Amino acid sequence: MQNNTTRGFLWSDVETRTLLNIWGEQDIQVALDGHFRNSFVYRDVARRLAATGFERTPEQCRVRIKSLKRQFLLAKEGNIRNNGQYHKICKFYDAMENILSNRPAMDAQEFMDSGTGAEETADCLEEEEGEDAHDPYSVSPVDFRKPAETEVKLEYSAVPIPIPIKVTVGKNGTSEPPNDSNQPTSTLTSSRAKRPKKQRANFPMEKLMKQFLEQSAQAEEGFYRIEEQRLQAEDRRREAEHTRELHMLQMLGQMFSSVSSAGATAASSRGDLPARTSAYPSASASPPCTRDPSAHLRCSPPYPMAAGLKPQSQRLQSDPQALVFESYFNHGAQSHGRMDEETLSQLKAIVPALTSKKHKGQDGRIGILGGCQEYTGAPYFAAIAALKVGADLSHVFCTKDAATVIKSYSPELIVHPVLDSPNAVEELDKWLPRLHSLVVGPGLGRDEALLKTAKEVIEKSKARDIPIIIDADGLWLVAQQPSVIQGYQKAILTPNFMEFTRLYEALHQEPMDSSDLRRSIMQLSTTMGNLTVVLKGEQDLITDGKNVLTCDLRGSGRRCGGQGDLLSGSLGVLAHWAFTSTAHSKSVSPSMLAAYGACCLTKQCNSQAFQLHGRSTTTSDMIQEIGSAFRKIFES
Ligand SMILES: NC(=O)C1=CN([C@@H]2O[C@H](COP(=O)(O)OP(=O)(O)OC[C@H]3O[C@@H](n4cnc5c(N)ncnc54)[C@H](OP(=O)(O)O)[C@@H]3O)[C@@H](O)[C@H]2O)[C@@H](O)CC1
Ligand SMILES: Nc1ncnc2c1ncn2[C@@H]1O[C@H](COP(=O)(O)OP(=O)(O)OP(=O)(O)O)[C@@H](O)[C@H]1O
Repeated sequence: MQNNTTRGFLWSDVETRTLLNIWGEQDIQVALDGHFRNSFVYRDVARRLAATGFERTPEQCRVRIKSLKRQFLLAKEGNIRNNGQYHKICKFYDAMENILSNRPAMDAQEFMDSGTGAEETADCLEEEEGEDAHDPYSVSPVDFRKPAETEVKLEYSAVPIPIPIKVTVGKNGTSEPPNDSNQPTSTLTSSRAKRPKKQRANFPMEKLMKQFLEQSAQAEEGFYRIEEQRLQAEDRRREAEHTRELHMLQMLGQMFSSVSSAGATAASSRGDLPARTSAYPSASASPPCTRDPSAHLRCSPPYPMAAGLKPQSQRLQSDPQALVFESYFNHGAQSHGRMDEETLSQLKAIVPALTSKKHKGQDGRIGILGGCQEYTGAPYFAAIAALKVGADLSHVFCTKDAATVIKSYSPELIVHPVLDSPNAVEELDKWLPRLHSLVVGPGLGRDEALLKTAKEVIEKSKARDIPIIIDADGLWLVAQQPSVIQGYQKAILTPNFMEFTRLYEALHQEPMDSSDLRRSIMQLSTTMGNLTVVLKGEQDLITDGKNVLTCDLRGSGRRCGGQGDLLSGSLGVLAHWAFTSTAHSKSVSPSMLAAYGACCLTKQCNSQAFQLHGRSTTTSDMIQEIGSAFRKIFES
């Protein structure tokens, strides 16, 4: 920072003595004494000085006097302390003392503290004490003859601000001392001003930054070294822990094997168990895995049945899904005794074997007649259920609108957008020879034209002796025109309660007695020419007008739409199997047998899906369960 204070002209000793003489004059001292504003006095001083040949401004005179006074007072103070040695530093000591001692009041301390005398103006320039002590404005006597002709303008050099950075410099980590030890004392003042410049030259910002970055890099390197060591230690700790756990497990394994071998020895010595008997074809065969309600795979222990010969109901006991089925066995046995057992074994008999001797389509080509703009789900559920139960091919005959939608649900289905075409019956008739059974009604709707097409297709199917399952809107059609299916022995009707009531009342022209559904359903079947009728409900009732089968397998309280479609689609396959099978005893009609199987399967799917999904169970969830439910009922 620069100080622009102008120090004024240099004064020769002669000029100074002339000034002091003028300043010491009595009128000047009297004028100065007691006046705060004294500029007019120094104007007079300058004028008198000019009269002697020295041109000075009043301000120059004032500053010079002030400087002389300060020198004098310092010298005087030093003189007192040091036995008169310091008066030598003030050339004009005696003259000053002479003048000032005559002044009435001059408090030196006051002068020094304030930096101003009573004579000073408020706007006077500030002076530097140290420099006044040396009176740098005095010139040697050689020059006195030449009054200052050259104006010397002195400026302070900028005072450097030391940078307070604590940086360890040097090998020993000590700060380098400033390189000024050889400076002579006489040049101390000027060297003080220069020293910071030297320091700045020695520690330029770039150098400091470089040192700082180097130290940062070193610190970072140190951190990563320590971190690496920490991670290595962590790895070693984990490894040791793992080894310890393995060791524990080995010990536990040894303990268990010794305990179980001791138990087996004791049992075989008592004759409880046939040694190493397995429920599975070979002892090495894997135990079956079943899904528990929480959807976790649960594998049976390697030897679940000690003898391997326990009854099926006991085998199923450990499986929560099987509990449902077991309840059926117990309950069914009480209500129907031998009939249900026989029905079950006959059902198993109609399931075709999975052999490599058959070609695609032999196990079932099922047709679903239904699916319109409003209802695309129903034909899909029926068709996919047929496939999942075991049909090889599943065809959907639907309206054009519904076709793309149904196709998008599943690539497994063959979808024919023919139902609303002008030559729908012809189109369908082409396919009938290839179909093993036909399900009429899921998602058909009640459009007159569609119902007319459905009626004609039923007629053609009858002519071809194809099993026909009539459900949903197909039952609406039957309620309107019972003759369409009346007496056809390969027809099975699957009404829900509403559809059943509608049918009954249409056929009997009287209200249906819901207090005796068994009787009502038999009546309806008889009226229809002993068709098989399935009344779906909490208990499914199945009759051919002579016998009634009850499927009271517990399902669930979940009544989502589409379950009846699953049933009718399954029934399409089972009917085909039942009518074509020669393996069963024929004590139960193929229609009854198939209907009974479809009812059991649907309820079992419902139960299993519900155990997994609870209230959120949908028909799609039930469809996922078809495979395992089928195994439980037909293949266990
Ligand atoms: N996702 C899809 O695409 C699906 C499409 N579907 C297709 O929809 C079409 C129409 O079939 P649908 O069964 O709704 O007609 P319909 O027989 O007139 O019944 C209507 C009314 O009857 C009553 N009701 C029903 N059951 C009852 C009972 N057990 N006990 C007592 N009442 C009962 C009940 O009346 P509410 O209680 O509402 O007054 C019900 O609203 C058909 O083509 C079908 O395949 C469905 O398959 C579902 C999935
Ligand atoms: N109250 C009930 N308790 C237990 N199961 C029932 C009950 N009512 C119907 N079911 C079962 O639901 C399945 C479908 O019967 P539902 O009466 O819902 O047929 P649907 O109305 O024709 O179905 P969809 O929604 O496909 O048209 C059957 O397996 C039946 O046993």
